[in-house]
Amino acid sequence: TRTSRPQRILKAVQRKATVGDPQSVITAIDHFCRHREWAMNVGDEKGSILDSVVSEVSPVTVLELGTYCGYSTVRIARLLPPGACVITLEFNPDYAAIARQVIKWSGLEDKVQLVEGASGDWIPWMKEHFGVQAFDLVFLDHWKERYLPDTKLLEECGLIQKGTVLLADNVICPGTPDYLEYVRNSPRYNSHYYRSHLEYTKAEDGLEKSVFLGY
Ligand SMILES: O=C(NCCCCCn1ccc2cnccc21)c1cc(-c2ccc(F)cc2)cc(O)c1O
Ligand SMILES: [Mg+2]
Repeated sequence: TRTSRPQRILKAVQRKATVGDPQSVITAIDHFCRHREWAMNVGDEKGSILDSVVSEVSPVTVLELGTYCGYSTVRIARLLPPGACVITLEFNPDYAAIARQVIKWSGLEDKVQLVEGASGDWIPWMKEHFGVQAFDLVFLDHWKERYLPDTKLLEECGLIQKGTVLLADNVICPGTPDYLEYVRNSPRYNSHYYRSHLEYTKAEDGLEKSVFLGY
């Protein structure tokens, strides 16, 4: 049977990128998705905003919800100092299998822990399983209707503390209206919208950065 789109993305990385060179992996995926087949990576334009937020926060522990092929995982991990790591959660086992290989090709596997499963099931176990106290940065890029319930769950589990930064992809397209309303109206968050475009297109999309102010 035909290969999957993630398999074709991995092939493009293996053909065009240099092992151990994260930037070449990012460039290879962006080139493939811009000139061959669109795919739902955060992309180069929003990816630059992601880079600036990661650099500004310089997080020790990052949670990424939604790995897909590992494109944003590589973008984040390449900017982390020694000892810092990103825990990335992927629901789809086929996507996870591809992402592991993309992350390995980039040479960043020591900074990444990829887990498979649903956010609602995993979040209550994160403290116990990973020995994490609280996340410095959370990148939301999974099912759009899970952004709000999972943010509330992260709060309830004490995984969000004063200063934790939430960065949400796709707040315009496909859109996360209930999440936006919550973080923009809650007295416990300071929110900012970074206007951009849906990856590899001219359609509007953007990232919402929300800093938790504490209880
Ligand atoms: O749907 C998107 N992403 C989510 C994919 C599924 C995540 C599943 N998943 C992963 C971890 C996890 C944990 N728990 C539960 C579920 C979990 C997405 C879509 C578009 C898009 C598509 C078509 C279009 F016309 C315009 C835009 C663009 C994006 O950038 C996106 O990110
Ligand atoms: Mg996205």
